[in-house]
Amino acid sequence: MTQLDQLRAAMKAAGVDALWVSNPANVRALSGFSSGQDGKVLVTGDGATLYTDARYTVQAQEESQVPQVIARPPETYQDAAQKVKGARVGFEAEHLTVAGLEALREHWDAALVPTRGLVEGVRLVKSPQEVQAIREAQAVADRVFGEVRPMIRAGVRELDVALALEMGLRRAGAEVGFDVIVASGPRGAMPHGVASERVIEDGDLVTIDFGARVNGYHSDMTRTVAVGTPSEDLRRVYNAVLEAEEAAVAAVRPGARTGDLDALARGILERHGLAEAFAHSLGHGVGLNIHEGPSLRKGSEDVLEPGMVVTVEPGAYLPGVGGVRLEDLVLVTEDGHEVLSRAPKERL
Ligand SMILES: CSCC[C@H](N)C(=O)N1CCC[C@H]1C(=O)N[C@@H](C)C(=O)O
Repeated sequence: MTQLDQLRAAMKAAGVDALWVSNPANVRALSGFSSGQDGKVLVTGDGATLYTDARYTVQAQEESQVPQVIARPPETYQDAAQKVKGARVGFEAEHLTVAGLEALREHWDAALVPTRGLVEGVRLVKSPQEVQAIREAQAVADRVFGEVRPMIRAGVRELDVALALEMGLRRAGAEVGFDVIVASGPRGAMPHGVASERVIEDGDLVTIDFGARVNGYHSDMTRTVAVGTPSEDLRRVYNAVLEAEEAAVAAVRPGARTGDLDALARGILERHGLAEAFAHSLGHGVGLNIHEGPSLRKGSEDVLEPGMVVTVEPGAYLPGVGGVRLEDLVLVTEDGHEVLSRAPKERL
């Protein structure tokens, strides 16, 4: 079944005849058009159309796997109006702006129905081509991490580590997937501590979380590295997070409930007295977005299937002291999993 066929089955279950797709990643997923932020897709029972404007005429012809209409609003809505006359048309409640909804109401003789997660649902399981792009993104990130690792030492600014990672990714032909996190010393207590001007000191743990993007697909990996000899306390925290991370990765397999994986890691950290210090979910799916389904969060009932690509990234954050996070990118396979991130983890 193609993604469009799967989507039509989901549309039917949601009670809509057509879907107006405005989430940029969903536009890209359905059409292949890489400037999804400047496009929309209309999916009907027997077709799909990409709407974008004349800046993208050539690009849309080259990339789009569905027929294109080059127009700007209001012509966009007028063209689509003929295709949706009298239909129940879903729109993406989490992405269409209020102004966008008003424009659809003004131009269409159709019942507009809010929907959630229809295209996201068909994006959960990656095709072999999607897995390949993620694999390549992670391979670039692993290589660049290996090149940059020697410069992570006392006297170097976090920003310079981030810059070296970014340059390495760009030189390798990849994009920078998201703002590079380099959180050293006490800044390690910030899970999203993007690189600052702080100068790394002897005895610091330094958390580095970064990813590449290849053909629109992301990688995601975190390593916490030691500079000099961190305190006994920090090493204890590091080893607790390592134990939680390795146990959760080992439990990744088809049929596993993501809430159970989160509970497994959380339980280990709790036994080390770090339950309160684990301030976020265990992980998330990765693809055209850095954060997508399935969610490996507390209580989640999502179930892993072969072809899903997820992160496993427990952490412990101690305000005023520092923090640790270890993250691997993991492909769910028919009989278990494959860890895509290969950069070595330190043993402290
Ligand atoms: C800004 S992208 C951050 C990528 C990173 N690997 C990541 O996903 N992180 C860093 C710490 C927490 C985790 C995160 O943001 N998780 C989300 C899904 C959550 O809500 O827990």
